[in-house]
Formats: sequence, C-alpha cells, structure tokens
Amino acid sequence: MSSLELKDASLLRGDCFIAGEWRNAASGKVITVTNPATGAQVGVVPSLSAIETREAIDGANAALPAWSARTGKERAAILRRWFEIIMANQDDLAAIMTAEQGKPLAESRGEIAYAASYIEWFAEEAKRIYGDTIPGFSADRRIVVLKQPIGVCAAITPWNFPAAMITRKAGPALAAGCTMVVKPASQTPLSALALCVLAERAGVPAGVLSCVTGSAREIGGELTANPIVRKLSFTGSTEVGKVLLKQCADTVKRTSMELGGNAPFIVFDDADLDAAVEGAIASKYRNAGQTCVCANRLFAQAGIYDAFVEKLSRRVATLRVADGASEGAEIGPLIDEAALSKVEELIEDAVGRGGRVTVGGKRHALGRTYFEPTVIAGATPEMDIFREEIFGPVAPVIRFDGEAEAIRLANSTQYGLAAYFYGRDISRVWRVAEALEFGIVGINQGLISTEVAPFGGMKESGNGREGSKYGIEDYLELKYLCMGI
Ligand SMILES: NC(=O)C1=CN([C@@H]2O[C@H](COP(=O)(O)OP(=O)(O)OC[C@H]3O[C@@H](n4cnc5c(N)ncnc54)[C@H](OP(=O)(O)O)[C@@H]3O)[C@@H](O)[C@H]2O)C=CC1
Ligand SMILES: O=C(O)CCCC(=O)O
Repeated sequence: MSSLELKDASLLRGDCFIAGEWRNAASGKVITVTNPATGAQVGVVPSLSAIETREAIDGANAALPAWSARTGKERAAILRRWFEIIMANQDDLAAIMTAEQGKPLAESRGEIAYAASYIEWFAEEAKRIYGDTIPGFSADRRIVVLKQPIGVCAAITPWNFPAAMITRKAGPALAAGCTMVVKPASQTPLSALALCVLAERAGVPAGVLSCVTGSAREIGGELTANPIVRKLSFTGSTEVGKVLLKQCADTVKRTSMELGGNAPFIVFDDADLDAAVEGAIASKYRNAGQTCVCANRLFAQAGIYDAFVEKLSRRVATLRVADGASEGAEIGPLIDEAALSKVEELIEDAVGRGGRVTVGGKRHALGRTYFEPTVIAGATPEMDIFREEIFGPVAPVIRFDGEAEAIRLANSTQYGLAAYFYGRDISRVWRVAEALEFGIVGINQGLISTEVAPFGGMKESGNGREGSKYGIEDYLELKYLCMGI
C-alpha cells in the first residue's frame, strides 16, 4: 500500500486493533495518511465510529479482570518483551514515523528509543506498586492502604510524538494492571498501529491494548461519555484538553492532561553563551519546533543580548532543512499547511510591531510545508508570538535588564509546562528555579525529556505527571482498609 521500504513490511497496517482482532471500519471509510515531505500517500487506516470504539472499550473491560489479577512480575515480563521487540524494530518504526510525521530519521530513531524507554521503565515499576501501613488511631484498629488499578483507561495522543506519547501512557497503565484504548492522531496513526503489532507479538493479551483510528469527535465522544472508561490521558492542545475535561465531568473520570506550553528560555549575563546557544538549538528547533516543551520565548539579558542574538543566528543559519528521510536532515517539513500559515502570521505580526528577522523568516525554497529556521530580534511582550504556542522553527528573542523582570515576564503566561535558564550564579540559580511557575525547569540544559523524571505542567498546561516513579500513580486508586481486631 506504500512505497516505504521496511525490513518487516507487516509493521505497516491498514486496519485497527480492537480486542485482539485486526479490523476495518464497518462503514468502509478510511483516512489517508500522507507524507508531509512529499505529499505521497503512506497508507490508509480505518475511519472508525463510536460503535467500534464501544467494542474496543467492552474488549478492554472483558480483559481487565485477568490482566489486573496477574502479578506485577508477570505483567513486567510481557512489557519487557514489548520493549525489546520495539528496540529490535527501531529502524522500521523510525522509517514509518518519518514518513507520516516528517521529522528527521535521526530524531525518529531517538523517539523510538525514548518511546521504548517508557515501556522498559514501567515494566520495572510494575513490581514496585507498594501500599502503606498507617499506625492505627486506636489500639484495636489496623490501617492498610492498597493501590489498585483504576480500570479501563483511554488515551488520546498527538501527531508530534507519534510513538512516545502512546508508550508514556500505555506503559504505566498496563504495568498498573489497567487496560487501555488508544486513539492516535489522524495524521500519524501508522506508528501507533505498528506498536500494537509488536505488543501482540510480545504477548500482550487480547483486549489489554486496543487502537482505534477515525473521527476525533466520535471516538473522543465515546471515550469520554462511556462510564466503563475510568480514566482519560490526553496529550494535545489546551483547547481540546478543556473540551475533553468538560466531557469527562459527567462520569467523573480521572484525567491526565498534557497540554500546550509557552516555555521561556532565559539567558543571564553570566551564562556560558556557547552552551546557551546549543541549548536553545536543542530546545527550540527539535522536531522543527513542534513540541510542547520547545523554547517559545527566548529572553537575553541586556549585557549579552546582542552577542547571544548574533551567535544564535549564525548557528541557526547552519541548520539543514531537508526531507526527514534524507541523510543529514536537521529540520523537516511542518506537519501541515495550517501550521505553516500560523508561523507566517506570527512572524508578520512580530515584524509589524518592530521585530527584526536576523535569519530565515519565510517559506523554504523546498516548497510544501518547509519553513526556514528563524530568529527574531527585538521581540516584545506586545507581540502575538509572546503569548501563543508557535509550534514552528521560530525563536523570538526579548531583551531584559534584571532577574525580577525576567521572572515576571517568564511567568506572565497561562501555560506552565517547561522553562529553561542559563546562568552561573548559584544563589540566583536557586532563586530563579524556585520562582518559575513551570512543572519542568532546565538549568543550563536544553533537553529535559527522560523516562526517569516526572513530565507535566502547571496552570493551563495540564495536570498529572508522566514517567518516573510518580507516573504510575496516575493509573492507581488508593483504597484504605480499616480493620478492627
Ligand atoms: N501539548 C502538545 O504536545 C501538543 C500541542 N499541540 C498544540 O495544538 C495545536 C493544534 O494541534 P492539533 O493537532 O490540532 O492538536 P489537537 O489537540 O487538536 O489534537 C491532539 C489529539 O486530539 C484529538 N482531538 C482533536 N479534537 C478532538 C475532540 N474534539 N475530541 C477528542 N479528540 C480530539 C486529535 O485527533 P485528530 O488528529 O483525529 O484530529 C489528536 O489525536 C498545535 O499547533 C500546538 O500548538 C498539538 C499537538 C501536541
Ligand atoms: O510535545 C509534546 O507533545 C510532549 C512530548 C515532548 C517530550 O516528551 O519531550
């Protein structure tokens, strides 16, 4: 169905995985998946409805008693196999990802390893779901706290990390003894289905993990309204997250929301400027700027402002824009025309308000949805780009004078996911780290993503934490037993 060359062609599915069966839509409707770098069709997947979604939920419910009754060690062994099989198929999975999402192959390979790391981590955590004993409030009482799986869970995931956002949810869910129905983004469903192929091969029992592709409203409507689903984990825009939170209210579901960001990246006068530039490149231009933890607003202190802008611009000019599948590509195309238009509008507004493009600033000569990596000097809080999630390879740099001003500007957003700052004064490092209203803070560090640390935001960036020892708690209920003796 596609010209994609894989070592194992069976990873590329055109059907969905529901309660252990590979199925097409009863309606026969499909969604076409295209390569943003070329416009070529990569594959088709079923456009499922609420009916098939309900069947997937029923399948997850049927599988729940046996899966949750297994010991943590048994679940761990299956998850460990899944991790190993994902890594054994890293090249093919990366090729599928680049074809449907556009990111450079090196980044796709990195994302597959990152995705697998969540399965590995939570395979290990499956064995460590400890409860508590609490000293009784009287001599004839004993108090014990159990941790039990929440039950059937749903996940709705975005196109920017087609594999890792699934494993970051399915890993802890399955480790905890929950079952899960996943709805991947319509632009990148093939990576999700390939992960299901490998889960099945690893021995994940039928119904424990299902994947439904199709209309977001219909599938999302069922996942949020169905009372069997006890938890929804979502990664995507704040706008859709708010809709889903409202929809989940009727059945009072537990939720984990990993929503938009507007990360500040602050460079103080005493920073190592070369390190700050490399950190900015890693944080801002990864995945062509399409991540929720990408630096969105760069702040440089007055003493180093000009030097930072100059060094950053020179480095950005060296970034190689190309089809993600080609050797040495560093910046691939944006996901679609809408993303490109948004970036253009933000730049137009910034320039109209006095911003100066030092490098890039326009559509790339390669055409399609390629955009030149861009730096805008003289950015200010009045610009739209200061408030909005850019989701593209554009770095606005704002000048500031003092520490208090930097903190005030950094915090002046409804988002609170990731923040970064560079500086060497140890007292200031502590002050700034404590004052930033963000769930993740990179200090002299532009890359913060790892399965061993808690990922998640404050304010309108969401709730819950993914990864780390905390991540599994989002899939567990506490039950307190009070025993009279
Ligand atoms: N925090 C993050 O990591 C992300 C943030 N974003 C931000 O959001 C902007 C828009 O991106 P976009 O792809 O539209 O993000 P969305 O939030 O629209 O999409 C994320 C996921 O939600 C699904 N979805 C969309 N609408 C509904 C709905 N009403 N009910 C249930 N599920 C729904 C999508 O399905 P479908 O694909 O079928 O529409 C997809 O699976 C980006 O420019 C960026 O600013 C985007 C992606 C990730
Ligand atoms: O952008 C996102 O959707 C979050 C994933 C990024 C990461 O884990 O680093």
